Amino acid sequence: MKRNDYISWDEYFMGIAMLSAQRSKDNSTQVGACIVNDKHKIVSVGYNGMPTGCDDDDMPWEREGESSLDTKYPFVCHAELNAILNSSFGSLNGCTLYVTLFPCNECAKAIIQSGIKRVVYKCNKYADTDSVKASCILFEKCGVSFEEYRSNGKSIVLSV
Ligand SMILES: O=c1ccn([C@H]2C[C@H](O)[C@@H](COP(=O)(O)O)O2)c(=O)[nH]1
Ligand SMILES: [Zn+2]
Repeated sequence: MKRNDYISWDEYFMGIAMLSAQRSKDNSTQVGACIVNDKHKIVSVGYNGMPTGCDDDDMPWEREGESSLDTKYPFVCHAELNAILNSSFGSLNGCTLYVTLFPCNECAKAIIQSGIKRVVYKCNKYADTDSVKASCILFEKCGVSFEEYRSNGKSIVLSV
């Protein structure tokens, strides 16, 4: 008889996004993303981090500083953009993006242009910002659906 307590597709893909987030060096918000095609195949993953070639130890990770150049914001690559750029499977047309944080407006534009049609997000802690409001406007206008991931509270423990 087959086992019944296997994880669902949504749990699997959001789980991969959450695991990817654990690679992030950001001390305040770790974001992970997982892009999946219509055949339930993972076509890319990503997390927020400094661009390739930048030494993580030489870059600022602060949220505030005397100048914006003393903060992470102008430098860090967002998880969604990394996942889109990391894909080696060609077109992302019709794919679904699982992401641990609701995408900012810059990522929303990249998501739309890549052909991704569905976003499943876990947390929307910046929902009140103009950036996230702009993402919602863009998604609605451009036919990208977005939905909150509904956890059933299951915990998956990995001892690695
Ligand atoms: O769409 C997004 C928005 C943000 N991120 C990353 C960028 C930063 O590394 C953190 C946000 O840091 P805060 O300290 O919470 O401001 O999240 C992303 O990957 N994707
Ligand atoms: Zn972003």
